[in-house]
Amino acid sequence: MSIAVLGAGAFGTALAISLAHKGPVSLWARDSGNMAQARENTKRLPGCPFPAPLFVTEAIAEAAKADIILVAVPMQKLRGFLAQNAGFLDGKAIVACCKGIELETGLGPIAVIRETLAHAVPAILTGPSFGADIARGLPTALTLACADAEMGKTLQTALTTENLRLYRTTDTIGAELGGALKNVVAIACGAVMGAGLGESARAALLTRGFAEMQRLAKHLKARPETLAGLSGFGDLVLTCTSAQSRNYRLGLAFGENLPFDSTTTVEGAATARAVDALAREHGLDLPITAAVAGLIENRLDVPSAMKSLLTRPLKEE
Ligand SMILES: NC(=O)C1=CN([C@@H]2O[C@H](COP(=O)(O)OP(=O)(O)OC[C@H]3O[C@@H](n4cnc5c(N)ncnc54)[C@H](OP(=O)(O)O)[C@@H]3O)[C@@H](O)[C@H]2O)C=CC1
Ligand SMILES: O=C(CO)COP(=O)(O)O
Repeated sequence: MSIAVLGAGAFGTALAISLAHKGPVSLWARDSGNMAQARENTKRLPGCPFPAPLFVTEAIAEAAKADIILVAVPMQKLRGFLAQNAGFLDGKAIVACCKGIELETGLGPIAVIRETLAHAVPAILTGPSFGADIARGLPTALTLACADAEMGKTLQTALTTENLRLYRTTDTIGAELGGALKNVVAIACGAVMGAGLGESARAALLTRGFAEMQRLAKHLKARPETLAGLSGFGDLVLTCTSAQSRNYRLGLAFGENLPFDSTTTVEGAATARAVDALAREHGLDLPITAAVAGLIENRLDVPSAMKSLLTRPLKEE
């Protein structure tokens, strides 16, 4: 089956590189710069050469002829991108590669695909993996979630590569919640580390953050085992412990009181605000998410956010 990746950021480029080691792949960019000549994405993923079967294009009509379409644009851009290109994309298998919750609607990627492309088969690819690791051929394992079980199997086979091992599930809600929420917890973990509060505090936040993820997921009818898998716990551990993560680095900057480049893709920032609103709407207690939303909206600084967490009433674990 032919494959195209739409969106040539770090993740889209890395996926295209890995997939191109087993067959032809189109990589669409709205501005491909010198990628086709340099055979490298010098802006987003420097030092990772393109295999010969990777074809760079700015013609979305061409790329969208593929059977399987991976969409790797940031979450808050997904709806606009799909709506603008619905004529090319509707009816296809659309695999969202983004992690987040839409700020305006509180929806995840699967619902956004359903709302914009009525006849598409939506899926999501998510889990612990830095683009640079995938592109360098290092071993990674991700979750492929698709409510259509047969299509899920087809996608799992088509998108597994030598260094990208895919597990599949039909629980799309669990998969997208895990990927979205781990970024919020990673901001919190970065903040405590940046503020010098120590690794014990980070372990506590990671664990209580996981409890929040499970609480929201249960409320939204996700399966617990999905949250415990690669797309939830797996990605939480990676993102909360590595300075390769942009979400974690934003947290570090909060903790150190340093500026952060606002053009960097940090999905947890909008997602914290979206999930905080969702929690209030559903009457759920998600204190770490609320604290991160407070940091993002400049209502709290790290010491006051920590105080808000540590002075909560004592309760059973
Ligand atoms: N980087 C990583 O290691 C991983 C990232 N992800 C997820 O992948 C998603 C994308 O992240 P990532 O690739 O890292 O982000 P980057 O910041 O590296 O790149 C974002 C890409 O999206 C493109 N883009 C932005 N807005 C639009 C739009 N409206 N229409 C078309 N293209 C657009 C940008 O184009 P332009 O260059 O022209 O601005 C750029 O190529 C995120 O949800 C992230 O959480 C998941 C796993 C790993
Ligand atoms: O999702 C990722 C790792 O699985 C990438 O994390 P960041 O978006 O925080 O860089």
